[in-house]
Amino acid sequence: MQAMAHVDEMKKIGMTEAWLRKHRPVYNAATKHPFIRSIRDGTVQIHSFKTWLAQDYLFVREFVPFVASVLIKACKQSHDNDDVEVILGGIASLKDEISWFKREANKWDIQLSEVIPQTANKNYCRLLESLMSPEVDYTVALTAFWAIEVVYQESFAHCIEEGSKTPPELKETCERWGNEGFGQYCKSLQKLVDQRLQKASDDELKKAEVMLLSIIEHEIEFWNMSRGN
Ligand SMILES: Cc1ncc(CN)c(N)n1
Repeated sequence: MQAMAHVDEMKKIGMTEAWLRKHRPVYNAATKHPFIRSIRDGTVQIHSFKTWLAQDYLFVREFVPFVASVLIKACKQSHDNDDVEVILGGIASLKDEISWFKREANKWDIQLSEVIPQTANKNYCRLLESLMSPEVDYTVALTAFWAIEVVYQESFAHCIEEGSKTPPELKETCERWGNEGFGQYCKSLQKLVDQRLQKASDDELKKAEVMLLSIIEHEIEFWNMSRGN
């Protein structure tokens, strides 16, 4: 009876939401990481913020080919046009994101050409690279893509919620990922993932859940790097 209730609940809320509930402690460790909390309560060290900014620029450059590889998988494996359009929208906004990083780096006197990727960043980019392989299933790659975006969305939305004391000079950064539009985009991605997961085999489901956890761990390591942990 209890198992039935569990299956019914999964159908109602979708697999991704069920996973987020199941893995809430580790998910919160990413979205409410001490680095994020320090932005939100206004105690962030500016050198930590600058480290994050510089490293994230390098990450986003590697993220572009990864998202392109998800798009290729969608074109080949999805019979649903929604998938291609949502992913294409993500790629289009990355162009603006890269220009924003360059402007922001300028503002903080960061020479982007001199930034060296740190270990956590290299490890994360290595994971992205491995996900680009045609051997990796579309459902697993799409789950990773959604997870990467939603951790940023929730983290930065937390910094602009009522009562936050985010320093004014960091508000624009938080709004970039914490805004309503980015939230809607993450919801669209989540819907695509749930649709794929509904038709997935047990093996694919397991791989996608493991991938979600792996992304969350890499995001935690990425924030740790910004704090110099
Ligand atoms: C590490 C990381 N994760 C996610 C995002 C959001 N695209 C990002 N820019 N950087």
